[in-house]
Amino acid sequence: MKNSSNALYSVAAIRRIEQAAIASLPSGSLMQRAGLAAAKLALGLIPSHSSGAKALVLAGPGNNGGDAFVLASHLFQNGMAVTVLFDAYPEKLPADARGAYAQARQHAIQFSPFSGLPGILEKQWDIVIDGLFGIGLSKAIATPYRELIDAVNRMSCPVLALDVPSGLDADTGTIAGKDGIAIRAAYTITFIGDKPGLHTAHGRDLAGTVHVDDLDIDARFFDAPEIFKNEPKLFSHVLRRRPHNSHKGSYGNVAIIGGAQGMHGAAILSGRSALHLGAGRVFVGFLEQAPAYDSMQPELMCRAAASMEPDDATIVIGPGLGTSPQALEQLAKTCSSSSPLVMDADALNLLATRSDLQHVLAQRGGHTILTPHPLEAARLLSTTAAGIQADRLQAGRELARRFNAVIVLKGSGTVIARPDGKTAINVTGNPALATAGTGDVLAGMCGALLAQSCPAWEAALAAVWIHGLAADRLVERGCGPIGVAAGELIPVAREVLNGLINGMPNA
Ligand SMILES: NC(=O)C1=CN([C@@H]2O[C@H](COP(=O)(O)OP(=O)(O)OC[C@H]3O[C@@H](n4cnc5c(N)ncnc54)[C@H](OP(=O)(O)O)[C@@H]3O)[C@@H](O)[C@H]2O)[C@@H](O)CC1
Ligand SMILES: Nc1ncnc2c1ncn2[C@@H]1O[C@H](COP(=O)(O)OP(=O)(O)O)[C@@H](O)[C@H]1O
Ligand SMILES: [K+]
Repeated sequence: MKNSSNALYSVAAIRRIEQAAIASLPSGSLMQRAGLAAAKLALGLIPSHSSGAKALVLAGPGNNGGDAFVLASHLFQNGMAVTVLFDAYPEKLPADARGAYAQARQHAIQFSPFSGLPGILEKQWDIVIDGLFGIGLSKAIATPYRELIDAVNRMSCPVLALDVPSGLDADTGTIAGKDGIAIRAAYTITFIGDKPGLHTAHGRDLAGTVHVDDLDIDARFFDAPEIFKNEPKLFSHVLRRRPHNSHKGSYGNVAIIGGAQGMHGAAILSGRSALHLGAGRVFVGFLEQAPAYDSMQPELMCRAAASMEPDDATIVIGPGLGTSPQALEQLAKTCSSSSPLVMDADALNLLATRSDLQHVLAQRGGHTILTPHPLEAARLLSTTAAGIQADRLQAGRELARRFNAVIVLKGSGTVIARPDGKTAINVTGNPALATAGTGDVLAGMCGALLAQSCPAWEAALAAVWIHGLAADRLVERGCGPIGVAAGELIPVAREVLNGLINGMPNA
């Protein structure tokens, strides 16, 4: 890849790159390259292709269909038995796709309209190629494509999607239109550049393993990207090996503020997480009935929240905070402090009800990270969780601008956004994290990294990446995805962070 390998491009950006590149190339070149790259990948996915493996190729009415025709010719030439399901008028295909169709027609490839589907479904296929719709998808997929996709999603053989699983919005990761449907692929080969919708919302479930092929387009045609896949190269420059000549004061204080009656555990989880991610000292301030100490983690200093002076600590406010008047008082005190700040859970719910505090927050100095899940984000933006999920990137960016803070919009494909529009999508993590308390652990991790002098953007990127990888490691070890308890993430996250730092070249 000539372009930055973790860059993500909107459909509009891909169209600009495509148009600029097409103007400098013989017609049809990009489609030929796309079809060839996809065919090579498909052949590699089927070890038995030389002995007459069977491919079912779905071709749509646009250029995504064109890619499919090119691929079908290559698969045929490599000895595969190829059937193309195509149910549009060839003469209405765009020019390049029409050329690719004519090329495929010259081979002994079987073409079938959708009426042939029942017989086709009875056969065993080694691979299905989805070339129905790519970035030209303009509305919800309806009959007859809907029934075709529904049938393919029930098949057991692997599906390779060309560019984007048909029906998936490449910008947002949503299924296009009301009552739409989308292909569930095991693999996606995406062209020119990677796309955000493949990695967030429904994207991770529908795209499978994503391969990117830049179609050999010259680097000068690529815009400077604004959206990135979260990877250590975005944050590792702020991680430091510990010098011998250091002490606990070198690694900062974290003050967790939360733990209302019945919700002490949330604050404790955040505190333990901050401790194990390297904070020098961790205080846990409880709104009500502070315990004398945490018997499983006596290193935590438990206090009444009202007695804490947050000015010399990084503050994590929200885990188990509740929405009482005392909670609001703590929130107001925190918003007007200049300490590095992480705001989570009920702190965000309270913030949503108070425009005066929102204003103070947006004006405050220091580093601020807000970690809403979609419902908390919806309250902050006066919309619904579904409204947030309809465009997670846009919601993250809007929150970042409005609150002048780094936003961690949680969920599958967590979106990390900052006020200048730079945005990242996280691809570590898995549904093992869908359990109570994992957000508290993440907030504590953000706090620990801020306390160790990471700027807010890098602290958020690192915390989200490490948190997700800890969940992935637990799954690899057979401890999940079912039944992971949030606290189990903490020692594994510590291992991931130490692994990153120990793997860094000596400065
Ligand atoms: N241009 C190039 O050089 C390159 C392009 N490349 C490839 O082309 C893809 C983009 O091609 P594209 O722009 O033709 O759009 P595509 O995704 O095929 O769909 C458009 C067609 O579908 C139709 N349609 C849409 N939604 C529908 C629905 N819900 N239900 C039913 N119909 C629907 C739509 O109809 P319309 O909306 O116009 O009525 C139109 O006929 C891109 O993803 C990549 O794979 C690569 O080869 C690289 C070089
Ligand atoms: N299916 C999933 N895939 C990846 N990450 C997930 C998934 N479900 C939840 N998470 C992550 O788990 C955490 C849950 O946070 P949150 O909803 O605040 O939980 P809690 O308030 O119980 O601590 C977030 O970091 C979120 O991104
Ligand atoms: K497709």
